[in-house]
Amino acid sequence: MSLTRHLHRGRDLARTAGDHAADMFAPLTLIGRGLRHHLDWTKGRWAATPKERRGPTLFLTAALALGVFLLPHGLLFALVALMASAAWAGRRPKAAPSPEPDAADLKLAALYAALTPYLAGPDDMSPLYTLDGHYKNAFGGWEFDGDGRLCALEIAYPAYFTDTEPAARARIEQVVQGKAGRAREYRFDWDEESNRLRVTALAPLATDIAAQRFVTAPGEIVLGFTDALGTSRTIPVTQGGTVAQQPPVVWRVGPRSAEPHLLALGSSGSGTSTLLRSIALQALPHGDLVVIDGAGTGEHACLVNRPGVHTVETSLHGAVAALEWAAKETERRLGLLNAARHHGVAAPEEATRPLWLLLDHPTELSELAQAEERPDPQDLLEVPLRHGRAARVTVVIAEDVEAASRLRPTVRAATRTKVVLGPVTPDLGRLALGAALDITPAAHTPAGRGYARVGAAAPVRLQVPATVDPLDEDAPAQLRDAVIALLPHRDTRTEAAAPAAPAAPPASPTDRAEDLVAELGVELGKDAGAVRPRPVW
Ligand SMILES: Nc1ncnc2c1ncn2[C@@H]1O[C@H](COP(=O)(O)OP(=O)(O)OP(=O)(O)O)[C@@H](O)[C@H]1O
Repeated sequence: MSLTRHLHRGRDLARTAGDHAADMFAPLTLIGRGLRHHLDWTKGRWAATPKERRGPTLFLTAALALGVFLLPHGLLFALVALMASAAWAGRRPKAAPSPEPDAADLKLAALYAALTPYLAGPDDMSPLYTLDGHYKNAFGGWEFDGDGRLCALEIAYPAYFTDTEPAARARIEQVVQGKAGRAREYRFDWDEESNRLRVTALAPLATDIAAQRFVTAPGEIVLGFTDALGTSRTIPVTQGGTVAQQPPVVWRVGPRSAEPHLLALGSSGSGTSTLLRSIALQALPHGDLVVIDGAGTGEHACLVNRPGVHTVETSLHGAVAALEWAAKETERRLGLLNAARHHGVAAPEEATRPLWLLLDHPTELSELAQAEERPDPQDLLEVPLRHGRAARVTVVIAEDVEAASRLRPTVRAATRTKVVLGPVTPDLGRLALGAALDITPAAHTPAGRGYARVGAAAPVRLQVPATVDPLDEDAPAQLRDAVIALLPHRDTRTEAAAPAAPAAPPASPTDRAEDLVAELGVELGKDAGAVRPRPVW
């Protein structure tokens, strides 16, 4: 057996013997501690007793001790009582429960530790971030909400940190979001001059605003709603049965708009078709619509044969014919407007009535056109995109992010109002909006949630109003009803509500949807592809 093993064994034996001895002598230790306590108490009493009373006290104690001594087994009983009281007094007081660690303290310490590898410099003489450092060295101020979640934080960082590089910033933003909770969105305000980063957790946007008539000026389209930081304006909206003031994201169209066309990108199911429908419903009271549904899912079938809707096309043949007409119509309008200007008279109404070209998934048709060697619908958009502003023709395109690369450069360049819906990464944000987002999106986003950028303005958060397909049986009845109420007439429900009509029992939402279906002559459900358009040419 080696010396080391002997030593180990000896140490173990000594430890075991020590433990046993401690167990064995524990009662004696307890009583000893109690006796010491009694002795201290007696000394204290003796010191506190006035001198003139010490003699009688001593005499009384001695008489008591003699009495006990004379009692049969008195000494034994006295000894047992002394031991028992010493054992009681010698108990150790229960250790006070250690205070609960402060949750805010723990969270900030964890965030500091997570940031340290990214913000510590090996050659820094007075580092803000070190492995054994304290978060108070680097964090200037913080705020937690009632649920103990971080809602504001100011972070100092060393001057050598590359805060101008998007990738370096993104790393820090990811770390902060990871530690503060991915369920919320955060705004990151980088103050490059003072090397400080201010982080603010953003409250979720309202998702219960349904389609309705918004209080806007002509030519203004409400893309959705944002937070108070996104705009200084609010409009009244009906929300959850009451009227509330909400900050809208407004897009201005028309001859004075610098951003007359819009491109909305989104992952599948993120709500781009819903945005298109919402724009259609707002545009219809003042203008005419041409709708191209490239995916052919019939999501815009509710617009078929509506007054003001020239056509809803789902086929390549129909889309090409509609867009050829739209290009010619743009040129015709330009001719009329030029002639009116030349003669110094007001332009005729047929040249100034807004015309909207709404295209959902046009790249699907582009692929088809390529395969069939037919004109690409995107090429036919060139004239409306270039001259639409003067001719009052507005182009709105909704496309899947996956197909964004298949959009023509003209389309991308001319659509200066940008929307991106669904989960947004920093790269996608830059691609879709043409600018870096200073917000990190939440891990899960509700349908219709994203960001909008009108022209060169900073991107803002966006929640599109719930404008469901009224033919979608899975959609909540009241949301379908809200859309049906906004569709221009030839709606049986509207006729029934007219004063001359006989009193009819109130229709259930399903009846209303069925009325709508009967009127349109299409099948209920998302796959109502057999849309019969009403072409204008
Ligand atoms: N703002 C919104 N509020 C409530 N529900 C919404 C909203 N936007 C979309 N939805 C719902 O989400 C689902 C998908 O929406 P939509 O069809 O508009 O997505 P999409 O982006 O067009 O998807 P796809 O590209 O697959 O057609 C639908 O059921 C729709 O009713």
